[in-house]
Amino acid sequence: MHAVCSETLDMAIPCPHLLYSETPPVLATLAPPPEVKPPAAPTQDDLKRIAAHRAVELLESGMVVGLGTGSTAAHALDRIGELLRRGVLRDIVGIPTSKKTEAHAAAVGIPLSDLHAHPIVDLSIDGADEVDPSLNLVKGRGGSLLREKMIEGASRRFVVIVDESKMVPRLGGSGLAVPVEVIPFCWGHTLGRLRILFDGEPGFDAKLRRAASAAGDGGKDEPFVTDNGNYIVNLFFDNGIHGDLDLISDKILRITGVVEHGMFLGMASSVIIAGEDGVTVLEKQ
Ligand SMILES: O=C[C@H](O)[C@H](O)[C@H](O)COP(=O)(O)O
Repeated sequence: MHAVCSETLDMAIPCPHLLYSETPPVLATLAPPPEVKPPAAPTQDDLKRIAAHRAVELLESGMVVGLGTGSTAAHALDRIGELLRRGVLRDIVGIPTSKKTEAHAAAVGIPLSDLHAHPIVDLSIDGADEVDPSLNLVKGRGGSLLREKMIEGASRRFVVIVDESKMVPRLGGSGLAVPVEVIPFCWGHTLGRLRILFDGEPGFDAKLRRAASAAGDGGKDEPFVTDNGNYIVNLFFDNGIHGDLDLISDKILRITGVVEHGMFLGMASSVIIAGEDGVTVLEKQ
């Protein structure tokens, strides 16, 4: 029998199990340290959400806000809806830039109006397809450029929200489309006039934007139709648009049949860029 280990005895009796053991001590096998995983890199969608939430911080109760279109602006809509539900924001009136945004905003509980009732917008928040170092933008790859330009042009402040992939050294520099909204009537003629305008520009191309057949029958693609019932001609530049952008803008708009183009020149008040290293805010000079 083991002696009682006690410090109340006059003389401490050593615990025999510490002096002798029939079985050799077993060294506990230490578990390998848990693998320390580096934090997962944010996805492009995480970055869009970060930029959108930062922009929504600029909203104040009672404001009229232009609601952009696209996957980045969608995060702003969700956030505004959430803040309205929590009572953090009150009396917001949203002016949607597309039918899709109108439906999304209504679904998350943002009260809506239009430019007719609210000709001055306090703050617009929207994404962009490209941003150049002077904060000029390409927008409209989602087809909403006309309503976006009307509403963002009527805004006291226009805040652009992007992930860092949208930054380009010059507009058109991504090699992706610079959209131009045209009326459907004789659209091929208008497309031809746009081709003539950029004749000689290396790597230039112009194509009608098409959408999958509404019948879903794998048949011939139909022209993409905007919320305004128009078509889109996509312009492509191998090395971006060279020259005076204001002059080029004027020349495009002077073509009869063109309704609007997707270059937003000098319109952005600030651009919030979310990247892997954090958020950068560029303000218009
Ligand atoms: O017509 C679409 C709009 O101009 C969008 O703001 C733009 O295409 C950016 O969209 P996203 O945030 O989905 O990249």
